[in-house]
Amino acid sequence: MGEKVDGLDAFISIQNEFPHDVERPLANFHPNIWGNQFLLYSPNSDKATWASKKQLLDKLKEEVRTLLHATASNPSEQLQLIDEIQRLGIEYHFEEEIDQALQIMYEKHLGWEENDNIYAAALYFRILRQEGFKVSSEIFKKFMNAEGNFIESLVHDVAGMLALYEATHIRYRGDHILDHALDFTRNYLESLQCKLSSNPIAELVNHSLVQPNWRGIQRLEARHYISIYEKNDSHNTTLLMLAKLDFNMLQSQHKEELREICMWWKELDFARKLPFARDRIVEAYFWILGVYFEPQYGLARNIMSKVIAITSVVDDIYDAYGTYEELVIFTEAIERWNIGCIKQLPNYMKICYQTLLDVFEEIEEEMVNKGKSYCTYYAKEAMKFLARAYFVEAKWLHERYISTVEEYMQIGLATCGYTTLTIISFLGMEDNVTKEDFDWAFSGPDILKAASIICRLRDDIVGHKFEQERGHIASAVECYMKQHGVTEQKACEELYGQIEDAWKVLNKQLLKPSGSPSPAAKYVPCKAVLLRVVNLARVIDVLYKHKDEYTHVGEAMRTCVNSLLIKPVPQ
Ligand SMILES: CC(C)=CCC/C(C)=C/COP(=O)(O)OP(=O)(O)O
Repeated sequence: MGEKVDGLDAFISIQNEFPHDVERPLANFHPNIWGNQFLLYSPNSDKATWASKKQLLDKLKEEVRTLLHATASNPSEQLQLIDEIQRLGIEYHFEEEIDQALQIMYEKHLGWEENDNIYAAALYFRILRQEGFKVSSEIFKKFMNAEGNFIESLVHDVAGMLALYEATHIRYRGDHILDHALDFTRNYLESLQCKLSSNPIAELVNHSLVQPNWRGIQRLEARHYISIYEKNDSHNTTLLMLAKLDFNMLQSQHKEELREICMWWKELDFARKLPFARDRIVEAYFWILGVYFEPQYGLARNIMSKVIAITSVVDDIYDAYGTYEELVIFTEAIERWNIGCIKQLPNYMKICYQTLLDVFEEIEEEMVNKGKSYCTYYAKEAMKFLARAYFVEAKWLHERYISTVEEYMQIGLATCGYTTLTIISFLGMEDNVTKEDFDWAFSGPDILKAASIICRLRDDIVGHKFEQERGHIASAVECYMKQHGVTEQKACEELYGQIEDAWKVLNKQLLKPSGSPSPAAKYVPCKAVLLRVVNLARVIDVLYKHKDEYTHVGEAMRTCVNSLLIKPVPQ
């Protein structure tokens, strides 16, 4: 009860401190839809049950490892197995074995040439290219006729068409064969949709047309594939058992982590103290699960969820509550990063500022314990970088300034938050992240620019109408319409084209460097670092597909959270 009054008092005093007639761009975000359910989670297996599950898991892993070795003499069979392992979400247990197998296939061109079929070629291309091997789209030329069109008879192989469609999503700029293949396969698969009976391939086609695997959140993709795979009569029982057991064990870990984060959030009591802000802790954790799901990233998820949650409030202060004059001092306080600055802030900003500093202090303690105290400097700089950009937007709104698309994108790529989140995502990682990785992220590398373009443009396309209703700067959509004198539909089409282009750039950046590096060569981070950027882009592809599911939580987000954080996979 006492707490409640404190919260209300805080809010009432804000009202007193600032006159009611101050115009604030309130957004009326809906409240948290989850209630206390995640706080109430209690693990349903004791230590002994957990240990026996772990024992079974290890045994199944060994069996799959044996299978991987046993298929080495038949590369197309091995590739098929690798595909299943990846799609079932258990690849992270066999990284070394898979890397080795793919290296051999790549060097010896094994795995598709011996089979003159589109399925084998597409599978080879997709799996090797997504791992960064240099595979040319020219390999598909043998499936094209003299006019440069794909041979019509390919359509008789639905699995092959689907494999080719999936492969096209890893295209680079200039991969015209794949641009063509995408149109060819998509048109055909769309025309098939209503004709296919409800068998596993039909479900795969329907799912893939909405959510191509490469752009999906990997946990969601695994969960979906497990349900399809078990309906396939020729499934491998060991693989299926391992996938289900592993998924559910990981899910228990995620639920425990989420419970802890929800407790932290509840204690902050922002829903009452800062009611103008989005109350989205479950959605924040879900976002982060898209960035890393593996067991070793528990600390990273904890740090990132807290940072996203507080960033979301900071964003709402800039976008949906703060007056321009208040934002001037708030930005200054973040720039100085000193608790002494709190005195100048209005009460509602004090609450947010104090928490921001507390979260980073906690992060600092963790980093000191791990002997990586230098990381905190980068994390704070990343937050300052974001606040500065938020402030530029606030200034533009204050001055009623409508920027050009180019000016807007310069700021918009910072305010989408992906540079900041990428940098902070390195903090709790167990991998060998170094100072070079932080400097690399701050230098604006192409892959991060591409992920930020995807984030900013998708956010603007699905969210600009809502934002314009309540007073917001012109988004990319409005800027483009004004600058080019086109309709909203035309502007969105153009921006969707830019998103596709950004995916091509992002894909290319995953190419492994070849040969020995020259002294002038650009720094290339390890796969674990690059994957964080790819995964951030994937989260946007899923959560901002038709609307902004973070801000306006709807059926899509409910289904996602249900699949990953509520319902276990039926055994
Ligand atoms: C990626 C990050 C930082 C996530 C934290 C939550 C957040 C700010 C989401 C975007 O909100 P929005 O759609 O209101 O963003 P904007 O104000 O930039 O349009």
